[in-house]
Parts: sequence; structure tokens; C-alpha cells
Amino acid sequence: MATNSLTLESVRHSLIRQEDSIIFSLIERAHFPINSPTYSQSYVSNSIHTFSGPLLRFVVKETEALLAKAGRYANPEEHPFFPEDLPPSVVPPHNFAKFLHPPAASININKDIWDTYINKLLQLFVAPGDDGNYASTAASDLVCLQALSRRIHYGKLVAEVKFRESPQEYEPAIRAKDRDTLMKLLTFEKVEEAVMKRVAKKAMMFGQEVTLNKDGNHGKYKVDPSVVSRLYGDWIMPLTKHVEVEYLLRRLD
Ligand SMILES: O=C(O)C(=O)C[C@]1(C(=O)O)C=C[C@@H](O)C=C1
Repeated sequence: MATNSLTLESVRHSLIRQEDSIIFSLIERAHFPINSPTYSQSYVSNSIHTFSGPLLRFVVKETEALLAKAGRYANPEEHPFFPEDLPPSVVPPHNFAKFLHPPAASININKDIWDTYINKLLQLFVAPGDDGNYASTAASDLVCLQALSRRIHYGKLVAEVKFRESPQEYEPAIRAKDRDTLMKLLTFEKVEEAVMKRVAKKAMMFGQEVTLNKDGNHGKYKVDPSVVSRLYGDWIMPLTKHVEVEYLLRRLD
């Protein structure tokens, strides 16, 4: 959809569609055990002399450099995890609709998303163990991180739509830099409850074992639906709202 015709309904529709990408990415990652060397400082530092840090960081940084050349970060909906030293795009520029207020470009909370994903989320939906598939694990993590980052930063568009629909409601709190009031104004508890129920239902549908026996494998899911609901309730929606507040605070700059 063209961004100049966005409405609260259409941005919510995009968030609903992005749930599919997030849940599928979690299912793919849960296929591997935790594989902790992927995240350890020492695993690659001894062998890749030009790089220090965990394998996941290596994979994400190198992939982002390639995608930057292909023009990915020219799209205001995409945010790199390692914005420093990215190479310029080599493809012809695309004229993306300028829907967001320009200071939006300064908001990138990928560092928080990275820390939350590695330190809090992973252990909730991935089994312990080590099967040695560290590169594939990092590739799956990259897909999860990109899907989460896109969804959470989509809060900028959601906030812009809300602001345009009722600027008079938001302006006093923006001028007063009143984060608590902004948070209250942009929160819809009923919508959040529906999101948590829907993602659990999707996790059941997308993550069920499909068998050809009549009895099937009922009640066994690739990712626990209640965990997916918790990821949304405790982290994904709060981080999205954090982006919405940060965006609104800059909306009158
Ligand atoms: O749908 C909205 O109004 C949003 O701002 C998105 C979202 C979410 O992250 O899903 C965040 C805040 C609202 O309380 C409800 C849902």
C-alpha cells in the first residue's frame, strides 16, 4: 500500500501480516538448539583475524554490508543493526514516499532489540544443546532479528497515523515532553489482548506437526504458543510502543 494513504486500520493490517513472518522465523530458529558458541566472544575471534566478536555479529554485519549495497537501508522501514561504516548503495535510488516526519531517521533501537533477543527471548523458545550448526543458527537469528526490528520500528508509522488522526490530542503532551501521557494516549488494551490471542493461535496453526494418521500429533507445537504470546506481551509490543513515544516526542521538531 502507498504510504500516503495509510490509516490506523491499514497499519494494523501490516502488523498482523508481520506476525506471520515473526512466528515463522521463530519456528525456523527453534529447529536448532541454543548453540551457544554462536554468541560467544571467543569462538571466531581465534580464527577470523580481521574480526573480533561473536559469530552472530560477524554474520549480521557482513550481511548488512551486502544488503546496504543492494539498497535495503534506503527504505525508511528498514534499520540496520550495525549502521556504522555501512557501504553506500550501488543501485539506482528509489523514491520512497516521505510519510514520516524527518527526525524519524534518528530513531534506531536495534541495540535494545539485539540485547533483548539474545539475553531474554532466545532461551524462552529454543531448547538447550549444541549440534554444531552455528552458521545456520546465526542465519536463522538474522531472519528473526530483521523481522522483529521491522515490526518494532513500524511503530513510527503507527505513531504518525495516530498523530495525523488527532494532533490536538497529542500536541500538549509532546510539547510537555510527557512520556507517560503519550504512552497512555497511544495504548489500546483491547487491541493488545487481541494481538496476544491471535499470535498464540497462529503459533498453534503454523507450528503443528502435520501427519497423515488420523490421530495426528495433537497438542505438540514447534514453538510453544503461550511463549509466543508472552514474547509479544512482554517485549514486542512494549518496544513498539517505546518507538511510538520516541517518534511522537520528535513530531513537532
Ligand atoms: O495498534 C496500535 O494502536 C498500536 O499502536 C500497535 C500496538 C502493538 O504493538 O501491537 C501497540 C500499542 C497499542 O496498545 C496496541 C497495539
